[in-house]
Amino acid sequence: MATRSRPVSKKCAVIGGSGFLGQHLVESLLEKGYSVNVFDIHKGIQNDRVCFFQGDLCNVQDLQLALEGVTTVFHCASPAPSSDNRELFYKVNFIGTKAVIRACKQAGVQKLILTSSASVVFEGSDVKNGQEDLPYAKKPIDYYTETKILQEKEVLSSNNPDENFLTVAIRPHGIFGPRDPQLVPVLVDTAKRGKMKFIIGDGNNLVDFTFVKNVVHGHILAAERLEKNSAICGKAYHITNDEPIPFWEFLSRILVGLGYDAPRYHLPYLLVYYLAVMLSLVSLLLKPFLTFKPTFTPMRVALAGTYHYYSCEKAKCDMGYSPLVRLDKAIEETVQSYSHLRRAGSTAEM
Ligand SMILES: NC(=O)C1=CN([C@@H]2O[C@H](COP(=O)(O)OP(=O)(O)OC[C@H]3O[C@@H](n4cnc5c(N)ncnc54)[C@H](OP(=O)(O)O)[C@@H]3O)[C@@H](O)[C@H]2O)C=CC1
Ligand SMILES: CC(C)CCC[C@@H](C)[C@H]1CC[C@H]2C3=C(CC[C@]12C)[C@@]1(C)CCC(=O)C[C@@H]1CC3
Repeated sequence: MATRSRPVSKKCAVIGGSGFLGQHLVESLLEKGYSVNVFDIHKGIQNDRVCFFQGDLCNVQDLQLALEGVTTVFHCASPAPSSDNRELFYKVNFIGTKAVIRACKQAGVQKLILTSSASVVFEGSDVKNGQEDLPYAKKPIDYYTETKILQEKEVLSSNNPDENFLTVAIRPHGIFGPRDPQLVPVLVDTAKRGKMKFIIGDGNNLVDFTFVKNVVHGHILAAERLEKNSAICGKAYHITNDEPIPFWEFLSRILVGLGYDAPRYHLPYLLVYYLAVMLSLVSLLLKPFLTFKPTFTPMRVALAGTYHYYSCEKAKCDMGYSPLVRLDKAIEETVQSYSHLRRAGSTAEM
């Protein structure tokens, strides 16, 4: 195996390593000299420097091979947040995470770093500079968030220094960057269908969008700082770009950068929200007969029309976190990476 010559303490596994964040994390770990096992349900990563293990994380046996000799596990697998499959979220995010913990303990893994989400405290109303001590959402906005809460609780409560098993949860928000399959592609698709004309609410609501390389940096710092008696054991940390930006300004900068028009006309938030709720009920009722996926789901409307930005002071203080890439540069790099989605006939503009 390609990994034999590297020191054992530098061997880690990335569960979900074929995904957007996972791939960036794997690349960064390799750059830092770690040897990396990737575990995922599909082989989306082409990198001959990693050992790839295909399997379902709900299955402890599938996981065992990938965790052999590994000291640090990053768990960043999840069904796509846009799915409406409640059973799948429950099975993968909750039951599957318990399987991951069991497999880690069986394999003698010492550190487990979970990718959680800042949305675990978001209920659809404003969160301004939210800190980690905010209570978990009592009414999470969707099944995805509901199961991210269950998952985070499970991982944090399994932290047990006496058994030499240390855990930490990273809560990013609105991850974006090259190769993201949802934010930019959904935006461009919506713009192409002529639906990106409206701003929901007054357009002043500040939101965190976090560049993927900063999210990766937060994960690796957490792994390196996770030691017996360190302050971060069993805790959750917001990792953001630390530059909240009006939601619609961020979207507009991406759209304009790719040659599309920025949304201009304002619609009242509550009107759009209740329309989205009705539309999702209609799509649910019609499910046996026809499938249609509304662009404006209640979850997206809530995310687009409220303030939700989070303080990352705790990560700065406990792990020395500071974003590596500022927002302007991150947007520029992202726009450049999506040249294939640029509007036909438009020239590059930032
Ligand atoms: N993107 C964002 O804005 C944010 C994401 N997060 C969290 O970050 C993490 C990574 O997200 P992101 O990279 O965007 O997501 P991706 O969907 O790109 O990556 C997740 C990966 O996990 C895989 N996976 C899903 N189910 C299983 C399973 N049962 N067993 C093994 N692998 C599985 C997926 O495969 P497949 O594609 O085939 O399903 C995919 O390759 C997730 O935990 C997410 O909740 C948190 C905050 C914000
Ligand atoms: C059609 C438009 C109203 C919105 C298009 C953009 C959206 C696709 C994205 C804007 C904010 C994003 C976001 C997430 C997914 C993609 C967006 C809704 C998450 C739900 C991904 C998973 C999380 O943990 C939280 C994210 C919050 C922001």
